[in-house]
Amino acid sequence: MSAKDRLPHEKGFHISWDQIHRDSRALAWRLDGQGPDDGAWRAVVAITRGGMAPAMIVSRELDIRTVDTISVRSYHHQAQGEAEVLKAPDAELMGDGEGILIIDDLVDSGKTLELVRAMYPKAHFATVYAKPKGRPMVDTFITEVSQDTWIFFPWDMALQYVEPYRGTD
Ligand SMILES: O=P(O)(O)OC[C@H]1O[C@H](OP(=O)(O)OP(=O)(O)O)[C@H](O)[C@@H]1O
Ligand code: HPA
Ligand SMILES: [Mg+2]
Repeated sequence: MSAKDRLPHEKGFHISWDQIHRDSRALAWRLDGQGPDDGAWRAVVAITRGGMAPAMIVSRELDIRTVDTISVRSYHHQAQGEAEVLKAPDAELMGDGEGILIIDDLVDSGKTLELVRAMYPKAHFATVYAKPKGRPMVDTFITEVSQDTWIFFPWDMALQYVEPYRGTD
């Protein structure tokens, strides 16, 4: 199967480690001082697995030491199924979500955030990237891409040889 066969989306947006680091830092700076308690956030919660690297960078930038995870699975490869919670964060920490910063790598259809929002309605939802359909579900994001773009994250990619533009003999 060629790479093209595996990619039904028209456009690919390939993100390097450097780029996700810069964009996650930009997200952290935007969120700084925006918490409900004198601007402070009580905790960072990563939506695993994609939210873990951005959440680590945000918690480092904002010096937040309390970090938890919620595991939501909604995609099998590039096909979306029903979103389900596989692991919830600490209930006592979370409450109704007030003062909690919930981080994911991106919002696409918005299904994942819709599910998590229903659980923690007062939390603040932040993603690094957003597609138009999911935008209403996210409070803060850095970069928007079109709905027909598939975002490739660095943890899903590897450096590899490509043929020269003019080909070889
Ligand atoms: O807005 P949505 O349409 O719900 O899509 C966005 C979600 O999909 C991806 O996660 P996925 O469920 O593939 O799991 P992963 O983070 O473990 O890769 C991505 O990391 C977001 O969490
Ligand atoms: O564009 C995407 N890229 C990676 N994972 C995703 N999960 C939903 N949409 C995407
Ligand atoms: Mg995810």
